Amino acid sequence: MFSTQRVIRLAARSFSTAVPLQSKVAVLGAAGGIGQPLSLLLKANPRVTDLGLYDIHNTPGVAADVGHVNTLSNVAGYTAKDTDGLKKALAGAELVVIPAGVPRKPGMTRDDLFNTNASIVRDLAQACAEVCPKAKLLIISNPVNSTVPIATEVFKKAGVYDPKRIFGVTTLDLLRASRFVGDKLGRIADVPVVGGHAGITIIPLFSQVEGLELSKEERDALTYRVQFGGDEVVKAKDGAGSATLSMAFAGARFADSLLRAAAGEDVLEWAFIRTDLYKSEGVEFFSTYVKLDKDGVKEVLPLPATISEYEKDLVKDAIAELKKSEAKGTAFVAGN
Ligand SMILES: NC(=O)c1ccc[n+]([C@@H]2O[C@H](COP(=O)([O-])OP(=O)(O)OC[C@H]3O[C@@H](n4cnc5c(N)ncnc54)[C@H](O)[C@@H]3O)[C@@H](O)[C@H]2O)c1
Ligand SMILES: O=C(O)C[C@H](O)C(=O)O
Repeated sequence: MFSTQRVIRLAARSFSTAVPLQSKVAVLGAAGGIGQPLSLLLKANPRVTDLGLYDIHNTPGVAADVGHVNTLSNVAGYTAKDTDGLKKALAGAELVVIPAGVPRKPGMTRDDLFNTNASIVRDLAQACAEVCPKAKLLIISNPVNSTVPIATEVFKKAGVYDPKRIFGVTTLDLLRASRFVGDKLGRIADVPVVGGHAGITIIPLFSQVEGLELSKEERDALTYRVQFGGDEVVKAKDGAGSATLSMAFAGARFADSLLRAAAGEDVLEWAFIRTDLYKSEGVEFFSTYVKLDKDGVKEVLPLPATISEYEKDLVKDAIAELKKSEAKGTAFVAGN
């Protein structure tokens, strides 16, 4: 039998254990399929000292429930009915994680969510720009390839934009790539995944995994599975939504990476950020290797020179699609 303390220690073991800073994390969409398990994982992270949970409904229940987990952080839950509920959840936040919005049903693309989620992300980003402009924004709401440009435009309009602090969370693609080759490798290895977060814009770089040898058929099948891993879950859930538990795990990992970087550790992650890497080809947002520090992105690294010809072709195809999604997000905020 595990004692409660041991269970908490085990839950926290996948995170780092030092507790050097006051770190408030706000979760917007905290009562949802991702928001609830993500809030639980953040509560188990000893680096988090305060959790501000916000949703349009049900957040007090989530906060009361998660708040009984015996780590030392404080938890407060607010809804749209509370006076200044959103502002209270955001006040003093170092990180704001945004999984608010509708998920896909079978047969839909992530872009089909644009009409609903674009305005949700715009309005929440506006509140962040007003209340906690220095916070790092972790955007989970789909379509990420458009919602990150949307948040960026909102911050620019508010005069508080810093590209180092706005991230599209693509960590779930990294988990999938790592897990899917795990059986072949007999171990869990990191697999870089670059590009964006929708179908062919998701590019796993299997060429970068030491000791991994794939036939052409295996490579094609694995690449497809990572690119369309989200559809696998949507289909299996059969109308009840998309990935929530694995996404919560992914979001908690990315949040922990930023908190560790804020505490002075050197951290390398992969995230969808603004970069000049493909600007000459008309794309300003791309998921690539990022070194993190206390301010967010310390350095954006290009793709390794050793990626395969196959992967280079995937990048070309992704750029054409990323360009459209980016333009759609930017035009939405501009009102075009
Ligand atoms: N980036 C990724 O890898 C990734 C992975 C999985 C899901 N997603 C996306 O995350 C989003 C959420 O998915 P889910 O399964 O948690 O959906 P969900 O419907 O279970 O939860 C979404 C929550 O957002 C809340 N919400 C809606 N409008 C809001 C607003 N204006 N302010 C605050 N909260 C609001 C809802 O009340 C709900 O509780 C979807 O857009 C989905 O496509 C992204
Ligand atoms: O597939 C989805 O719609 C949700 C998410 O983007 C995922 O990759 O699981």
